[in-house]
Amino acid sequence: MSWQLMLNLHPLLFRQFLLEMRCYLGLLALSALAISDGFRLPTSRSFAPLQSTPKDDLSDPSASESLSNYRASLPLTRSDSSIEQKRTVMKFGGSSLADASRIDHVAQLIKSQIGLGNRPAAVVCSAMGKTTNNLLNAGDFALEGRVNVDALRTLHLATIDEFELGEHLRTEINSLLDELENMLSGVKLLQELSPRSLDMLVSFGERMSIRIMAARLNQIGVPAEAYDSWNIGMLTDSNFGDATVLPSAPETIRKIFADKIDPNTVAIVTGFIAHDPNGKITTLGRGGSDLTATTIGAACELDEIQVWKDVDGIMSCDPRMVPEAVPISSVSFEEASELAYFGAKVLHPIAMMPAMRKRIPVRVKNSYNPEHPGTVIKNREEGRLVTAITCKRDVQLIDISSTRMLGAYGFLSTVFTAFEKNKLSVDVLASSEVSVSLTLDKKHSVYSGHSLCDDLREVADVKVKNNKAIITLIADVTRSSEVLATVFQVFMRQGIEVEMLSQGASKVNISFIVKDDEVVDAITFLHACFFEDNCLIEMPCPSPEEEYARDFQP
Ligand SMILES: Nc1ncnc2c1ncn2[C@@H]1O[C@H](COP(=O)(O)OP(=O)(O)O)[C@@H](O)[C@H]1O
Ligand SMILES: N[C@@H](CC(=O)OP(=O)(O)O)C(=O)O
Repeated sequence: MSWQLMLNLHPLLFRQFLLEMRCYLGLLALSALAISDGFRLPTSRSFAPLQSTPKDDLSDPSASESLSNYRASLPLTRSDSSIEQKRTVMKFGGSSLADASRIDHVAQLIKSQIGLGNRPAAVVCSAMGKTTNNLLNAGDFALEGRVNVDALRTLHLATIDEFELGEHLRTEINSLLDELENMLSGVKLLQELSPRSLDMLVSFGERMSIRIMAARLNQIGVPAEAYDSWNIGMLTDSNFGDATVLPSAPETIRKIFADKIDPNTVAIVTGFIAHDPNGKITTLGRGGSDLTATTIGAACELDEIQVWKDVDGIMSCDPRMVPEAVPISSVSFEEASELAYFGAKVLHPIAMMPAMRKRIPVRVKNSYNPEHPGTVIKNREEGRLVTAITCKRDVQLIDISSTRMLGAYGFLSTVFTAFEKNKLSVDVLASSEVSVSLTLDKKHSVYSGHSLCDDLREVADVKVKNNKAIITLIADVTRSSEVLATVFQVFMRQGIEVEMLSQGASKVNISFIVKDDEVVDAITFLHACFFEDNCLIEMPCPSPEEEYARDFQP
């Protein structure tokens, strides 16, 4: 067994390194930007609500309130009502907006939540269902010479028709789809799809979903207005595919919500997409709608940021991998970020940052089961040995050993420089004086066209091992001996070999590298020990705090 333990080794260097590496996603290596110049980009950044179904369209017989009655009935301050009023931002992801019936379900949910005192200043929507993936596929097909947006047209127009949302909206969505089709024809012709063009391509999903959601809300009596996020101040840098929100954006957002948005209407805002300072469309990285929501929630200092999913909150493990996974009642901001970095698809990795800075709780709730309290993400609470288990599959393990006997400082700095040059993101890292082992995920694999191996050849032997997986325990690492004892006993019993081990600088994660084909077994056995009282080996007795934490789980 060859594994190396990194406990607080070079913490500053390691942290800095991770931060810098994580900043880069790099959707494509192509840098040509010419293509999107040929297309119409919405450049106006003036404040402009996009669409609000006219009052004439309040045709739904099920609507229980007229618009004006609704407005009059809204309690504007806490003292107006005996119901406690909570000002929130709600985010609904693709999994909650898959089709017409899901859009309707979410609209009705928003309406009933308002009745319960949970009043969204903004609702952030992702694209419907798998629309973002379908748009990316449409881009690939266009490069192969095929332009087809039929499935996307059917999904969006069928939703409009299902609720008879009106000709005005139909025309608006049709013209977005026509614009999309023209763009794809351009891709086909020019055989070019740069990161900037990709951002414009995927933006159509969110731009359509918000208009449909706003129309349905208006139709059932909830006044709503649709906004492309740049119209409420979401500005980023020009790092297409993985843009960073500009430091000035929160203040702009705050002012727009304070001065220009009627507090009695719900702003329906596109998640995931933004504008750069030149008015070009950018994206915040996959799953970036969570970040849109936390940015708005923090900017407006709302009471709670709610991320609505199709599961009862953050679970102890991916429920698709371990059906026995249970929801966790609360996690810290740090734990939630680490979970996201290490593969839990449930939240965007940096979405926690704005909320953490302003100490605004983020709640993950289930749109299919709104009564369930979900998971609240807030400041750290002590008491649990392991909070959750997650994994990243299909990663490469790279062993880099010095051939020149450079001093540790010189060797590590050469290695880190090579990573910086190639803009490579590292997930897990362990080092000794003359060797470094680390993992790269698939999109940064050594076969993806960068020159890492060549750059290091002079000073090191580089061995690449494929088909590995990272298992990460979000745990109380002040009790790492207890965690490690259980993990190694389980793995020994099952014959699972740990190829590398690393304890993160954030003090909440312990990661193990194992063979990819052993990962499901490994996680299932660990979950049985830490969450199900069904361990293969004898576990130490839980502390009173652990028993409390376990009993407290819904
Ligand atoms: N630890 C976890 N906790 C909760 N859900 C998880 C976890 N790991 C993976 N998932 C999966 O993430 C899915 C929700 O994420 P996603 O589909 O991206 O939602 P959305 O489209 O609403 O943003 C869940 O359906 C669940 O299967
Ligand atoms: N639609 C974008 C943004 C997003 O956040 O989506 P979701 O909320 O469905 O994960 C994506 O698929 O990446």
